Amino acid sequence: MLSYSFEPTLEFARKLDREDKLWHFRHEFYLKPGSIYMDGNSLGLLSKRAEKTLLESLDDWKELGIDGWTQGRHPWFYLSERLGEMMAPLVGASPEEVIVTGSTTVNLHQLVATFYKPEGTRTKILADELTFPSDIYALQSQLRIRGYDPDTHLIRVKSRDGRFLEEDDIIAAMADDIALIILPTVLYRSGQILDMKRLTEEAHARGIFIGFDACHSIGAIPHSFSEWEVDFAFWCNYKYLNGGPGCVAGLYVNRKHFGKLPGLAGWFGSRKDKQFDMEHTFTPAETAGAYQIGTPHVLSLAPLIGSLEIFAEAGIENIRQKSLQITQYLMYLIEHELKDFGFTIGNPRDDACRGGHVSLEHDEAARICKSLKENGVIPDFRAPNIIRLAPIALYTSYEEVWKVVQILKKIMKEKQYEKFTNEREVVA
Ligand SMILES: Cc1ncc(COP(=O)(O)O)c(C=O)c1O
Ligand SMILES: Nc1c(O)cccc1C(=O)C[C@H](N)C(=O)O
Repeated sequence: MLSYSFEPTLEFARKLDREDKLWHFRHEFYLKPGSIYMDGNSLGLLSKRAEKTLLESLDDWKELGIDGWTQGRHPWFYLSERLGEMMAPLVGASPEEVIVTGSTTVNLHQLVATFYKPEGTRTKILADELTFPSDIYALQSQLRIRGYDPDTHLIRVKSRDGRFLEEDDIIAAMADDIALIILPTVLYRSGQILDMKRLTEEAHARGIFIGFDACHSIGAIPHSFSEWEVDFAFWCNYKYLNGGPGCVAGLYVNRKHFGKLPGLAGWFGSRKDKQFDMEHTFTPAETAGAYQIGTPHVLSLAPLIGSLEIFAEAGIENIRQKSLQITQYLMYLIEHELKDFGFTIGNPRDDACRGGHVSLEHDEAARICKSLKENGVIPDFRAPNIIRLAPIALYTSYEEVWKVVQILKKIMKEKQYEKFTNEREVVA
């Protein structure tokens, strides 16, 4: 447990920047002058290294055509595996357990198609009522495909307060009729971290497979998926991992499941040496690579090469440490400067239970976000009342956090938000 001691002055913010071990990484990113980016938990910023590896892949296409698959600087045929290897330390897995493929939602479909094996009275899927909607849509459709009614077969653990989930409630819902559990690692609104180790142990004690949506934890917090024996996980690479909009996603399958036939098979799931035999008998890879489907979007993989180099150099433990400190600093300033303006901090306060963003609640949240944007601060809004603010360890400075709170204070004091409607934008 870290202990923090802050002061509210600009000078103190600058002191924290001088002490920041990750400071030099900030210069690797394209930061817009006059703007403070607090939305890296939704879409991370472009780094120069990510741009470089993307341009190299484009150039390989220009120069090599089809031979880019094997002779490019980052041979495309092995790129999903190579990136899986680079990403494995971020999820606490061995290189063969991770593959970079598909999209978050497609990977969830693949993993449910693979791991959901309804048998006898064990036919239901357990999720929660706070999870990201795409996951719920995917689970509902998977149930329908198997002939089950999602209204009766998708069980959603309730939240007691609309913000958090209680692990005890989730465990209590692990009944004999549950065949599969899908939960978030970090909740997308409140930033709560679920105790993945405990939930995995409890699921396994009842003979249930468990998988996690790690979209809001990958690149922000360390994981130990292999050690905890999590059965599978999936995530996007465009948030904290800065892979770019719609970047190819990730999945992890514990090695004890290697050999399990993919529910959704395709030729990129083949053993590499067999793939071009073009046989109609599928020979799956003996790794997580088996859960690929078709040709990867190479130009959406390429930025990750540069981006993951940065993560390897910075170290996920250092990233987590700064993330905890800078979000704690943000909460401190909010409490110090904004106490008269009706804000509530809606994320857990304990370091062990909170992810990489601060969830600030206010009745006027939608229009406060619009006002922040007008003042050069980029947050995001999640209905009905959340302003998500994510200072990112690799590129946000303490001085920027200080400025954000000063800007917020001015907006509230002058009621600048009143000129906007309190409704979300098309993309909030
Ligand atoms: C927790 C979570 N799950 C799933 C998704 C959906 O991901 P995608 O649109 O990449 O399939 C997102 C983000 O959009 C998310 O935050
Ligand atoms: N995937 C997104 C998109 O295609 C457009 C805008 C935002 C997103 C997001 O990732 C939102 C994000 N998953 C969230 O936590 O709300």
